[in-house]
Amino acid sequence: MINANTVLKLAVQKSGRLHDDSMKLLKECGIDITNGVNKLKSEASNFPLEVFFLRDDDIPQYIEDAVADIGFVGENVVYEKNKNVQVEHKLGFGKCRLSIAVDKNETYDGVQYLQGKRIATSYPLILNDFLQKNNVTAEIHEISGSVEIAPGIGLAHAICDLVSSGSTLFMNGLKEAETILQSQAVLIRNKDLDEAQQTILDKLLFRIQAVKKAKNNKYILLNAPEEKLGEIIALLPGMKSPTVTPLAEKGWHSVHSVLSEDTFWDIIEKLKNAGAQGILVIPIEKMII
Ligand SMILES: Nc1ncnc2c1ncn2[C@@H]1O[C@H](COP(=O)(O)OP(=O)(O)OP(=O)(O)O)[C@@H](O)[C@H]1O
Ligand SMILES: O=P(O)(O)OC[C@H]1O[C@H](OP(=O)(O)OP(=O)(O)O)[C@H](O)[C@@H]1O
Ligand SMILES: [Mg+2]
Repeated sequence: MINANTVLKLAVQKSGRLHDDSMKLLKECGIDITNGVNKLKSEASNFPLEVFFLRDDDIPQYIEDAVADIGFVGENVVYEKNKNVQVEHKLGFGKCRLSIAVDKNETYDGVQYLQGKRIATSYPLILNDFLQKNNVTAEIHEISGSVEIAPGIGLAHAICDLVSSGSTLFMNGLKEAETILQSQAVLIRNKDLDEAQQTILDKLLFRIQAVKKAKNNKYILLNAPEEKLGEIIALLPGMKSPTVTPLAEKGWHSVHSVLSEDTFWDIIEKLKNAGAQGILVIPIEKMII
């Protein structure tokens, strides 16, 4: 039972890389938030959730202090801020990596290259950890943004920053040398939620999981000739087993099943080779197991 007065407070990025995907996820979970321009706080109309719009760097501290109960933020920020919060769930968006990069003309032959060098970064804590683990002593120069220009203006020999497509590195004449963290957006939580807050969080996590699962799966329908039915069914995983119904045309069946994104093309190819026809692929909106 949710205490009628309890509202869970969620912190999301106000604007930037994670904002749109965070709001989209809430929408896919059936939660309506009116996010007015420049509004710093908003309440869901159909779920006990209040949303705070904040700078992403501040989110872990807000959660530790219980100003907000949960937050959507990048793992890179969680580990760098090192606050007393718990990572509850990976959200599957905001995927990037934290990497060390050097001038593209340098010969990088391993971490020892960094010995005695100056490295510019907005991630001094994670970088320091990495250097210590690798017995490298280097000077960490902390800057808050535009890190990629540091080597070009003579501020540092190397940088440690977020990379996704690699185009920012490329445009600045740099190359990736080491990846030190793989990151994506995660749901973090305060460690001491009360029972009513925990109940709301469980409801939200249930919905997030259903949305994520649906994204990773596709519903397929196909026609199978009678003599190939066994072979085709054997190729399909499905949530239980495939649904098989006879078609109006004798000797043919319609087969319905669910395929996961990872094995999708492989299985489709095998189904086609096994004699499946008229294969339709349909996105799934929610998947509850
Ligand atoms: N190129 C990228 N591709 C995918 N995800 C990224 C990329 N760059 C950053 N991210 C993720 O998105 C988060 C937010 O990035 P953004 O650049 O919007 O941060 P910011 O400029 O620090 O924003 P804020 O104004 O909230 O402090 C990062 O902490 C990281 O987890
Ligand atoms: O490998 P890429 O796809 O080029 O992405 C990497 C860039 O993306 C992020 O910055 P963002 O574009 O979010 O701007 P910001 O530095 O102003 O936060 C990050 O800080 C890198 O600079
Ligand atoms: Mg920030």
